[in-house]
Amino acid sequence: MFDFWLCVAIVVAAYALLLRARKKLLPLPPASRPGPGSYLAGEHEPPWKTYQRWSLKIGPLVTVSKLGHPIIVINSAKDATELLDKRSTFASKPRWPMAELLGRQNNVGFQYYGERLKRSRKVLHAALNPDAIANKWSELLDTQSIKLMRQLASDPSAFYSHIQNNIEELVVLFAYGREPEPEYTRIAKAVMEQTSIALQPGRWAVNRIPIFPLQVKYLPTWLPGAGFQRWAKSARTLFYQMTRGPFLEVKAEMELGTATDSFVKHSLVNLGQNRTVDSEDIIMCAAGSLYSAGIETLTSTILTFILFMARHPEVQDRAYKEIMQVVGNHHLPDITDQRALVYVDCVIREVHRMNPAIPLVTHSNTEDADYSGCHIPKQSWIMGNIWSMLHDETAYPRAEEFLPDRYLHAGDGSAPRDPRTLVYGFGRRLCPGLHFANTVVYLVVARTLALYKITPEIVNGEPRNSDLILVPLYDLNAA
Ligand code: HEM
Repeated sequence: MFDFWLCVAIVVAAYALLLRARKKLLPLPPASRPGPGSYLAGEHEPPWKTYQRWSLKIGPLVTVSKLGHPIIVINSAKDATELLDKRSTFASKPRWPMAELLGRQNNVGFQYYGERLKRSRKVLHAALNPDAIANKWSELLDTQSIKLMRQLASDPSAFYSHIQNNIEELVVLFAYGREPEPEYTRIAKAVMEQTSIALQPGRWAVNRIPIFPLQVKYLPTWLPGAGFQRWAKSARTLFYQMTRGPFLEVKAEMELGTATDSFVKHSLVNLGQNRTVDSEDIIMCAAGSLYSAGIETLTSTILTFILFMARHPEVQDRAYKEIMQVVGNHHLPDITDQRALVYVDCVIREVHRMNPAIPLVTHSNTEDADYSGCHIPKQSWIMGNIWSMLHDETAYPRAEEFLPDRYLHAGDGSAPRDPRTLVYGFGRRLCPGLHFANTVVYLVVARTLALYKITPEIVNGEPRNSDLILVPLYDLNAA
């Protein structure tokens, strides 16, 4: 009798396994450069463009690698909404063991979905929600953008480094209430560089072999072959120096009563009586995440704006005229003018669309899923191709062209989707800094348009598109 039930159990289990194995996976790309199980994007164009090309042939969801955990790229906004916005099981991040060795899973952007992530995001939301931006940080954002206008006036040809430094200063001021010292900047930049080295595909065996890290990451660093561990150990030390140092300084200043307003101060005050080592650690790591999350994204968005204004003088001129009409030239556009500056808003939307600061975002699913008749195994890498969604010809006709006018009919419902509902990511991982970022981008864009003419440099009577200049319309340093 026992043998009979055992046989039944084996047959049922085998059938279930067979069914599972036969479940359809999402389509693979058309043959391009197939490696063993993975399909590499071309070298001559960015991967997001390659993935879009493939998706136009085989459908919006493309599996680009079957090695280890499948890597699936979502190329359409509709599917991103279904999977990444609506399903909480798609809100985790892939495991990247080398990054873990560097301590980076403490960075909010790398955290797996769970209790700690929720607590980190809650702390960030408390300081970055629209009310907090309006009531607590508006003065900081206002002053810092005026400072940028003056910096640009002092040496307009160095606009690139002025923008980068000003945004770095802003994010560090927000995080810790102080300007970054050169040593802090050096460490923070080294940490970012090490993170990108740790994430380089194919560089570290520890990243490639899914079972490897579980044992190997605990090997002593002096063992032969554990060189990556030694490198990781020194990188980890630097990471803690970057996050712990300024956090402890703010705490000490709070005890002395000398701390200026900052994300860390605000969050520690909010803890009130509930201060624990764990809750302080969450604040410390959330503050440490702001540098990598906020600076490059904001800088690249503002630089994209500069580039497109130089290429489209007619758009620049129209936006300038709108500012003169709505605000005039007696004061700078400020946050209260934002609603009335409709065309400036269209320019900002189109800047985000043309060159989203993060063209590809990566999530991971914590459970097996079925979608569109296909099977998505758990712990797949799910990449949202934001660039492709924003270059979808059906949603944005003539998608390759910079056309701010496309948003002008926003009122009658026929305007295309606001790109700002895509560039900040999806669902439970949506960028917590989006209101902060939207305010900064608006202030910098509107004020630059009011004060400067952005043009390509003219060499021998010909515009040189590789060199842009900002020509001040007023003598700002005399003001
Ligand atoms: C134009 C500027 C910015 C853009 C386009 C942008 C975009 C994004 C995107 C696409 C993600 C990933 C979302 C996902 O995985 O679905 C993200 C995450 C994040 N961003 Fe931003 N961001 C910007 C500025 C900022 C700023 C200024 C801050 C902080 C002050 C910030 C803080 C964060 C943090 C902490 C995360 C990680 C969230 C998580 O993984 O749960 N971002 N951002």
